[in-house]
Amino acid sequence: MRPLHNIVICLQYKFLNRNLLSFHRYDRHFSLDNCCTRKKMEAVNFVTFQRELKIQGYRRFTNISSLTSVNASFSKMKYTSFNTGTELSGQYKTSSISCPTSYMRTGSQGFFSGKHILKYQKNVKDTDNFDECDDEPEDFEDEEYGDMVKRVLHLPEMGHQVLVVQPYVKWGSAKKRSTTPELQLAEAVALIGTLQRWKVVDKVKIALYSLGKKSLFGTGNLEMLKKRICKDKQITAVFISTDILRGIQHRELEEVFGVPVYDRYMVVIQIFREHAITKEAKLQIAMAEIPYLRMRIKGLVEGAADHHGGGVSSIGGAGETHIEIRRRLLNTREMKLKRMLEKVRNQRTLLRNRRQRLEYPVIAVVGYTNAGKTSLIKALTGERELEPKDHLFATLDVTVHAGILPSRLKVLYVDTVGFISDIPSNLIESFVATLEDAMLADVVVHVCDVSHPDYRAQAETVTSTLRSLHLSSHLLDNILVVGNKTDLLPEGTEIEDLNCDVLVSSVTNQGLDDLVMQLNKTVLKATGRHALNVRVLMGGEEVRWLYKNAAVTEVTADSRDSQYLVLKVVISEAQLRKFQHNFIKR
Ligand SMILES: Nc1nc2c(ncn2[C@@H]2O[C@H](COP(=O)(O)OP(=O)(O)OP(=O)(O)O)[C@@H](O)[C@H]2O)c(=O)[nH]1
Ligand SMILES: [Mg+2]
Repeated sequence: MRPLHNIVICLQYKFLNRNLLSFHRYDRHFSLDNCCTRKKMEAVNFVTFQRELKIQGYRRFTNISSLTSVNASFSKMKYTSFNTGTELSGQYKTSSISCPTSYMRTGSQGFFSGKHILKYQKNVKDTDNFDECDDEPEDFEDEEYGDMVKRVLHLPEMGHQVLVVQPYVKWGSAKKRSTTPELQLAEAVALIGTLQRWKVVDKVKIALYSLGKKSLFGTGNLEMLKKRICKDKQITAVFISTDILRGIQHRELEEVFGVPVYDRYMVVIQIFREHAITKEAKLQIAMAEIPYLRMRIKGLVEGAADHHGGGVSSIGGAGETHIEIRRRLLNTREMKLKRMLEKVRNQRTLLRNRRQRLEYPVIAVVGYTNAGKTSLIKALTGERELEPKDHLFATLDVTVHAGILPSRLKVLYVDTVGFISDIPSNLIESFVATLEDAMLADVVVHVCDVSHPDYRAQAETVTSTLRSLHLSSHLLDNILVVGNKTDLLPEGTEIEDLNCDVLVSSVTNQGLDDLVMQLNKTVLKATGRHALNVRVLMGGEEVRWLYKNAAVTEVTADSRDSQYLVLKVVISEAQLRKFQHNFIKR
């Protein structure tokens, strides 16, 4: 028998109504005959175990569904299937058997002798059970889940060589009038280019009557695409640049093409996964992925049912177990992520409250991806650490940067995740929380890349996304549209036609002075602040009061009477009234 090294068998089962995991290590070889005698069983929670494995130098660690899945939910299952999984093929021997649960429970080498039960109960008390394991809140990466994602979505480590297909509706009400198929195709190619190790090897746009057909394309186009894929052996996947493919469409296309098929939802999630840095963004993405996986897993079940000419039950024991395990994995993960997100958000609310107490006006900078939001904030604040990139979705984390307006008022600029057209609203919604800061802003700066041939359609996407975020009407009144990248505009461009409040270049700084003046005005208006000159007696109580309760931005001696000072102040409406009450009406 071929020796098997560093293999970990993981069992997931229900005991006393709790989900538990147990792990078995096989350091030398593994055979089904001795799997019970050789076992070294521990009921530990997943995170603890992973940590332990890492400490012990286990590198090739595969778990549950990819190596062995045992579902021994006593109440429901009549038998348990061992499935040592195809992932081990080549390097390891693979096999699969089913054995009755009773064997596991009562056999002489059985899993659950009285001693073991005591041990489990103790463990359940000592460490949290799987559902609630939270002893390492930083870590929500779950190898087992990751394996499942890779398998359901066919994501190989080495990336993909992609055929990009841009479908577009040529006639009727569904036709997009604000952009062209060529520009849409260019964006689709750029999206794939953003993914590490994914490469576009071929691209095509296809006119359709509607996007609702069962196999999306007609027979002619399907045949053409199939031939193209067969001919070009490089192609390992197809990206259909539409927001989301229905289950049936996805299935039909994968079947015809014989390679994995992706839609924009999936590709955008992949990009987000690769680029997210903060925990919140990572959690957000992990959450956004779950409904998508559910849909695809459901598609697999329906597909299998179609093939077997019957319902789900006809798939057979092992298949059914797999799907159930996947569903449970998703549910468990979803609950865990929700809890973690809530924690992170509570922290953020605290921060936000603190910021509000400090009363800094907040300017949210939003816009289409790659429009230059980060560059503009960098130009306005001089912050060196900000890193603009020529990438779609370079920024995936909402960050806050302090700046000063001409009235010397300190403001906070919020850098946000870029918007993009044709992604399903639930994907956007999962980022709404990230945009909460934007929604609570005093002023919104909408950055457009006016040098982009598709900038009007991009601006429309941003405006409609903002609308869907239910911004307050107050905030909607305080949106400043900034046309960026004017240095790239072709000569002779009609500036008036660009429909922007201010035109700037974040690279040459052209127009920035104008922008900060306008921002100053808008911020003062939006926050009900006044910029005033106040004449006060030198060393008087008014001076002290103003320094304490308003922003004093400039002090000059009164040229007519040197006993007096002229203070330039920015003051809120409420404080102004207090000032008048305290000092003027007296
Ligand atoms: N020529 C020129 N390039 C610019 C200007 N502003 C930004 N860029 C470039 O455009 C690219 C995108 O800039 P970012 O600031 O990262 O854009 P963003 O809107 O933050 O993008 P995401 O975070 O990906 O949504 C970078 O390569 C910038 O150098 C500009 O005014 N002129
Ligand atoms: Mg950015």
